[in-house]
Amino acid sequence: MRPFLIAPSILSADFARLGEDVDAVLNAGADVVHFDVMDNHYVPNLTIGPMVCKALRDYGVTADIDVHLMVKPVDRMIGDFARAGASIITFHPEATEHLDRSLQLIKESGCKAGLVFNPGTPLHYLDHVMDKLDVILLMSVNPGFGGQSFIPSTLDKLRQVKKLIDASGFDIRLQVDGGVKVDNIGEIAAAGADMFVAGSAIFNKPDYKAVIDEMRSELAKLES
Ligand SMILES: O=C(CO)[C@H](O)[C@H](O)COP(=O)(O)O
Repeated sequence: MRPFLIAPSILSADFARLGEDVDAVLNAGADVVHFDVMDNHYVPNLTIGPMVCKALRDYGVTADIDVHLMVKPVDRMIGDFARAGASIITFHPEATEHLDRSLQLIKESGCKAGLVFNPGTPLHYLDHVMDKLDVILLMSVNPGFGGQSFIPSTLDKLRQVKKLIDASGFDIRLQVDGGVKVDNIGEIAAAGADMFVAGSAIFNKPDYKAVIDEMRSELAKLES
């Protein structure tokens, strides 16, 4: 079993003091910074771009930055984010005209690549590209906003994708995003996820370490 990774979504961080808040959550034990990019076109919200990613690197953040592109079109953002210090870039397959080309662009930029599936997006987009994936992200809410409730049918979809990953033999992380909390992270992991994006569950609490520790103890129950 690969180590579980906790990736706080900075969508719920304090943007007025982002560098400090990202440092705080990493010092509290988070593994990866999840960076939500929304364009008010593919999703009905507008957030942050490559300049903010670069600002975090310049501030001194060395942890992996996992850029989740909720934008359409996709390709012209890839190089910008790679140069800004992204470690992983994921995008939604229906937001690009040329799925394989977008994945290749990410790989050529030196970043890890992933595909993101909304709750209603079919899994057939995985056909023919599994060998190019480092991450598959299943959205457990409809994208655009933090603080929504986990959609239970994601558990079945996670089990399906986990089987596909195992059958493929490729080293692909299975990430989940939306409504992940201390009280459901165990069943989400049992369904196959190994990388957990959580925004409001962490940043809306005063003690980030306490929440991350509680998440890790729920996950440890599966490891024992
Ligand atoms: O991509 C996202 C929304 O599109 C967010 O990462 C996600 O919703 C996390 O927020 P929360 O943990 O509060 O549900």
